[in-house]
Amino acid sequence: MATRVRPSSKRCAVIGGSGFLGRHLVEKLLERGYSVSVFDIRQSYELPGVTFHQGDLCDEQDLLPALKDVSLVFHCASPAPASDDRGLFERVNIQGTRIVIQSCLKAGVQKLVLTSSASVVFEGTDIKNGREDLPYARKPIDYYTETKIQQEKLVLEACDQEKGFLTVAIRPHGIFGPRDPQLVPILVDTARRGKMKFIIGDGTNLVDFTFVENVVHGHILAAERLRSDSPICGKPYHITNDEPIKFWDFMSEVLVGLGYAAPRYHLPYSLVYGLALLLWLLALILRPLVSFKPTFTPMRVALAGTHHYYSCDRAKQELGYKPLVSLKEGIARTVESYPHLRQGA
Ligand SMILES: NC(=O)C1=CN([C@@H]2O[C@H](COP(=O)(O)OP(=O)(O)OC[C@H]3O[C@@H](n4cnc5c(N)ncnc54)[C@H](OP(=O)(O)O)[C@@H]3O)[C@@H](O)[C@H]2O)C=CC1
Ligand SMILES: CC(C)=CCC[C@@H](C)[C@H]1CC[C@H]2C3=C(CC[C@]12C)[C@@]1(C)CCC(=O)C[C@@H]1CC3
Repeated sequence: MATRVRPSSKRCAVIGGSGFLGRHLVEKLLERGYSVSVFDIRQSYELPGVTFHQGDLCDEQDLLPALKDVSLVFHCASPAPASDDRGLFERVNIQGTRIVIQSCLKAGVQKLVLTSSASVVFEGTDIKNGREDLPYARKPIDYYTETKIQQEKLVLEACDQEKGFLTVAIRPHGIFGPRDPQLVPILVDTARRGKMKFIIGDGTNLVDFTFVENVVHGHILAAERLRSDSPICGKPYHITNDEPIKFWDFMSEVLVGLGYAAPRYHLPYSLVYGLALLLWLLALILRPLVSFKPTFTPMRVALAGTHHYYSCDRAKQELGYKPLVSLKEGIARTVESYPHLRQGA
């Protein structure tokens, strides 16, 4: 009778490994002696020690070969939040995650670590030092977040210590760092279009921004602590820099670091939110005739004008988490990594 070879605990797969967070995770895993199988809809780099599998995670036949002989899977693939394709979020984040779980079970994977998001509890109003026991948002800020909630529930409910399939979810917030395709590029684009002159509200709202290497550290700690007798099974963990900062101070530090002026004129939050809502409605009504994407969406205004920072005490106590890179150093390294986005470049 053929005996099934137990997969090496140092062999893992990263679904979404070509993306911003995924690639940083892959690089750290290699440094720690793992061999990595990357599964993604696109291949964006090549590295020794990495086997690439290109495909759609919604297709089990595409996915299964990437999970062969793998004991640990990180799932950090998602369509970009800026997409307004509801069908795509539904298909990839909900149906696709079901396929990921099924495929892990078929392939004999023992551990699944999901990249969720702290925004699964955010409804556009203040959250100060939010803990993991806050209820899921009943009115999530956008459809992307709605599907991230369903995705997290699916993964955590699949945890079965008796069967030996262990799951955990990491909830990062405001990831930034070198190669981020969203935060810094959106910010610079807004500044170049002369729209970064205004501070929404009084500018004192505190927000978590998390350096990408700290997010990676949280994922690896969770993976390595995930055992059948551990209290972390089936639970979500906030991972932040543990240094909430005024949203507008963070934006200003990045802008000034890249040679742009910091925003300085204040606008009332409710006025900007109301205008954003109006614009959004207008864009919806006019969609069959003209298509335009407003910079100031209600979701972005809520993110820019409210408090939303989270406690990572649970991760500190149960995962042994401590941020490795301070916000100051993270911002400096990020600014340095974007010479092409400097003013005048
Ligand atoms: N960035 C942030 O601030 C935060 C991110 N997160 C979560 O972290 C995770 C990683 O985010 P981030 O690195 O920023 O995102 P990226 O878009 O950079 O990476 C996601 C990767 O997944 C790929 N992908 C998308 N759909 C599929 C599919 N059907 N099959 C296979 N691969 C697919 C993407 O390809 P393509 O680019 O071609 O679509 C991309 O390479 C996501 O789950 C996100 O929800 C949570 C909180 C904050
Ligand atoms: C903390 C967190 C969840 C960050 C996520 C990243 C993005 C949602 C932000 C990155 C750049 C931000 C930004 C704005 C909103 C939120 C972001 C897109 C504005 C559009 C808000 C209104 C402005 O005055 C301009 C801002 C540009 C940058």
